Amino acid sequence: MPINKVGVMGSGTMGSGIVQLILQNGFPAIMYDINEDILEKGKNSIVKRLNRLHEKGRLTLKELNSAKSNLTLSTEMKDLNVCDLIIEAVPEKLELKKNVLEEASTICKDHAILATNTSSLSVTQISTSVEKTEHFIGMHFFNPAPLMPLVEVVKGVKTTSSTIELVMEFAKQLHKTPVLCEDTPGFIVNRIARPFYNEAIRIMKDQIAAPEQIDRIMKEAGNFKMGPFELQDLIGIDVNFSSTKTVHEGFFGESRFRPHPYQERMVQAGLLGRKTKKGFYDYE
Ligand SMILES: NC(=O)c1ccc[n+]([C@@H]2O[C@H](COP(=O)([O-])OP(=O)(O)OC[C@H]3O[C@@H](n4cnc5c(N)ncnc54)[C@H](O)[C@@H]3O)[C@@H](O)[C@H]2O)c1
Repeated sequence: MPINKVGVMGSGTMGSGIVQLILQNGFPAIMYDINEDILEKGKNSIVKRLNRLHEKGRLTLKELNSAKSNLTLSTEMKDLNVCDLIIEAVPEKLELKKNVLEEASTICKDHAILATNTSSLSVTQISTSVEKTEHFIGMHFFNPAPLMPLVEVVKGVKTTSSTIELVMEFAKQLHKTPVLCEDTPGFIVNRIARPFYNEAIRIMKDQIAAPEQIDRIMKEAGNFKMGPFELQDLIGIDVNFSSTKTVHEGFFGESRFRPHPYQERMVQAGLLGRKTKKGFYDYE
């Protein structure tokens, strides 16, 4: 059965971005979170961004109004029982994800697909909490979800081909480029990104070059949009360190994914990047 109505659990950075994407492509969405204030905040950011798209001429007034009226907010999980697809975008904590998905799997339609937006946890491990593991999949959107074209569609060990086909097709209807991945640590992008960040820190600590130099070389000579230090400051040193640890553990401690101890020191010192105004760079 094709996907029409979508539920999104979590209305933070990713949840609200994914909901916006669904709405602006003409599908109805139910956004679920733990309380109304949080949901209202998520809704306001969505409406603001949709209005901006209309001002820029990228959504007609009719499309704008229809997108707004297609949004339903809920703090009751049972309201997601009308959805064909439920995407989980709660914080990156295994037990939390398993708990919300376990509950969702008890209320959802028989044919419903459950998806996780996890960045680095095992899709197969998360899926053990749901009743129908064959209908479970990873849909890894990138931030900001409405703008970034890539979606990694992650096949758990028991995910069926019909589930994969439906999700790949739906991602295309959202005008994304879905890429099918095996359920390996970091999938594709986050795995490639580990040595990008790790080696940059090692080069800095080996006193070969300073962050400013490395970022400049990668941008000017390598044509990267941002250098590894600017990017880590943007992502958050703590968030990036946690992803590195998860990928390193996922590969049973393979040394090529080992974090640098300095990352941990930065976290301990509260040097978390842009959000604390200090990371590899200072921000005012
Ligand atoms: N932020 C990114 O750049 C990014 C990119 C790709 C994937 N991800 C992944 O997306 C997921 C969400 O990340 P985020 O950055 O949007 O987090 P966030 O902290 O911005 O949002 C999480 C939301 O989940 C809600 N929540 C917490 N417990 C809940 C529960 N029991 N039921 C329902 N909602 C609950 C919170 O209230 C919050 O609104 C994580 O798994 C993260 O790894 C994040």
